Amino acid sequence: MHESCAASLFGLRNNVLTLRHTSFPSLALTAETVTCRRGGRLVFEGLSFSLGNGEAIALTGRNGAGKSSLIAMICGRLLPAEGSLRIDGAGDVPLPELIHLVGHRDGLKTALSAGENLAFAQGLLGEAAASPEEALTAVGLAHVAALPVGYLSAGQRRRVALARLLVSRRPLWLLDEPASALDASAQQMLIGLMQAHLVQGGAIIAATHGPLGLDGARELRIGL
Ligand SMILES: Nc1ncnc2c1ncn2[C@@H]1O[C@H](COP(=O)(O)OP(=O)(O)OP(=O)(O)O)[C@@H](O)[C@H]1O
Repeated sequence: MHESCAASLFGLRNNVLTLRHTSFPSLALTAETVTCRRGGRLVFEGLSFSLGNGEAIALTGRNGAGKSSLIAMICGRLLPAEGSLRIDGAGDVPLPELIHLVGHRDGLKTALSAGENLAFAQGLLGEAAASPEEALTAVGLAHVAALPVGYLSAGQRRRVALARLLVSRRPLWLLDEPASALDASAQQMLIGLMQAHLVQGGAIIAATHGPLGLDGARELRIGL
């Protein structure tokens, strides 16, 4: 764990995730007149925004508007055709260590159990926060912790993917349609996790086709 991060922060009370203590270092993401082209085709242009600690953006736009592409740009997996994206305030912490990405694909190993997937993620990502057991309890999956993920339903797998946000501490959450396959109670759970992250001083960009349900989230609509 780098010095500016507080130590681990989660506890469970009545199976609800609670904060022990917190705070992320100051962080500012700035996009300036970003243009996205894919396969030679213009997807969006002139996009500017900023995001700081405790802030959330709901990224909206029609299918193909470029939401996932923007998330890939923030991750450094795709370069803007024009303009710039930068993160300030993170000192010498490399970009991948600032970001949690929950993409369209759950990225889980189907032969491993939910608990093993989370333990693997925690070992890989570092910055340990909640234990795999705590994280699975927080997303309502303690009862299937030992089952191979391949046996879980789509919504349960999505919950495991979201539980990965809790086992390792990263200030910027990039969530691509995080509520897909979630039932109503899991959507409320997701809102609670996002709110807790913002209270800690984290930041969130979530691509969504529906309401994010987060008080204070700004909408950023992209596309041509
Ligand atoms: N590897 C690629 N090569 C060429 N074009 C691509 C590639 N990946 C995506 N695109 C195109 O880029 C555009 C933006 O795609 P993107 O997935 O970012 O949209 P989106 O807003 O996330 O869409 P959705 O709401 O359907 O998830 C689409 O027209 C898509 O076909």
